Amino acid sequence: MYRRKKDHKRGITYSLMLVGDSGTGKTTFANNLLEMGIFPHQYEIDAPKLAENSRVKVVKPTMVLSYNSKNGIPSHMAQFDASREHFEPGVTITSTSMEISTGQEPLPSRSSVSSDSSSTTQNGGISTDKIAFSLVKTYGLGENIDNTLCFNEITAFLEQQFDQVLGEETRIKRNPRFEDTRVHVALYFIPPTGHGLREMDVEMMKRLSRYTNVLPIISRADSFTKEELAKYKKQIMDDIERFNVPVYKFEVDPEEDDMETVEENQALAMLQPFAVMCSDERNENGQFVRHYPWGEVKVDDDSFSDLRILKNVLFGSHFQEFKDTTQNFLYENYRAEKLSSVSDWDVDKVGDTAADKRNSAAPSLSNFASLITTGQFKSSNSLAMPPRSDTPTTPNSKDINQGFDIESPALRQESQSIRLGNEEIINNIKNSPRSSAPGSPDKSKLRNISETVPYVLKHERIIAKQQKLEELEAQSARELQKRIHDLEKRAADLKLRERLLRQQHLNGSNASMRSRSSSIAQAAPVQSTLKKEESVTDLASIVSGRA
Ligand SMILES: Nc1nc2c(ncn2[C@@H]2O[C@H](COP(=O)(O)OP(=O)(O)OP(=O)(O)O)[C@@H](O)[C@H]2O)c(=O)[nH]1
Repeated sequence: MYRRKKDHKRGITYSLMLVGDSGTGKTTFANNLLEMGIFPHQYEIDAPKLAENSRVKVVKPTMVLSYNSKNGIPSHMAQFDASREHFEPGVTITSTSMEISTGQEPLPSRSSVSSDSSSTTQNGGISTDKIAFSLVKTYGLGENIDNTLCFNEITAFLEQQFDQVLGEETRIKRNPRFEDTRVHVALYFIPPTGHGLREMDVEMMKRLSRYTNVLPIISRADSFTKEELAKYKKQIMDDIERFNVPVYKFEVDPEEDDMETVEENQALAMLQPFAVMCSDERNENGQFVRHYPWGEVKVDDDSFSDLRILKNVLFGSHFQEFKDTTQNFLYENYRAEKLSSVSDWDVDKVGDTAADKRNSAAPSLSNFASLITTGQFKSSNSLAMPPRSDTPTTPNSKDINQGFDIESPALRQESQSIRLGNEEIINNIKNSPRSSAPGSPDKSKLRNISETVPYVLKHERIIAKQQKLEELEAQSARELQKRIHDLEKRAADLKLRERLLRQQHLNGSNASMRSRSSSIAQAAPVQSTLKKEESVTDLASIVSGRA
């Protein structure tokens, strides 16, 4: 009850990420989505702000969560500076936390059973929902010559959010204030080139898809005619198929889904990728519009833009679906992979000495490995524990059947192997000769797991950070070296020029001396022909001039 109350107080957590090239309209989209001026435009920081939205309350203002740049300044904060123009801007990831009250329009959740549904209350017949919404935005993607830096930074950020949940899940004592910051949906903004996907788009979407539901979005849809847009959409979907980009697809299961859902998903699948048109301008009715020399277009008009439909998908029809896919599919996959990689790495390293270290109570990588080996794990899935449960227990087939759809024989087999694996490890732990008192060894081993996994994750994170720092350091050292080399070259050039000038000057003065002496020598007989009176007059004039 206490937890449900807390959940309600905090609201349903939901996180959306906007990824795409600079200038593809992410800021304008965010402002239209929330119907307020949530972000200023990068090059128009001083532009007048849009009106506030009474339903949206900013809880935490925009913060830089992560960045990687060669000039040491997050691209989000860097003003245009011509002297630094040659530096690659890298990438910046920011997050803005807000609370959205959906008021009289309760979120239609497709999933009937949801732990988050506690956030919906009946308030005098009116249902109110509170969404703890995080809007994550990337800056600088596509502005670099080499965008690998950006890909790595963005995926590392997403991975870190998964790691935090994994670390928290394996703890015996949970942090009641823990915030789940996993990104549920990433909107990838494709520039309106009309030429299908670029290599960068394919690569970025593929990487994002490992951690979140990716929806490709065609930005600035007003750049196309109706036919051009239809063609471009088809091109993009063809490319997605051809390059196997695992974006979110509105698939239907005729046996499971009701008619309404099937029709809805089919219509949405036909519409994909959504093409949006956005604007910061409003008309006298408060609607967002784009003004053209030939007229005005409402951005919510379905005949020109999929913005309204996309809003409904994000905050309505597929809201719970995105959260469920993130938790049950993407995160579960990641968890199994991560835990098995931790065990593999350690088993290889520890080898035969693992047995000696099993008795140690101190949390360490070896403890974790020994626990794995005690259970003689074959499948990495055997480690899967029921999510969000304080005391892990052996799941019986009934529990598993409740959590998964095991209609397909492959899934049934998989769940069977998970169950057997779990039972095996628990039995091994129970029957272990080291068990002095019944019950206690399980606890200590579970504690070992719970303490070791966060430790391993933290350890890996530190190593990754260290690597990143070393890379940055090496990069700046290389740049410094290059600048020193350039400066030395310039100094040498200047010295050479100076020497040349001096030489020239010296040659010039020698030549003039020579010419002067020769001219003096030539002039001497002439002078000697001067009359005595004239020279006297000259001398007299000089003397009078001085006086
Ligand atoms: N024609 C047209 N222009 C748009 C649309 N949406 C945004 N723009 C314009 O495109 C420009 C860039 O939009 P932003 O929203 O700042 O783009 P961004 O992706 O946030 O850019 P960064 O902040 O640099 O990452 C602005 O001048 C917008 O007015 C659209 O749907 N159609």
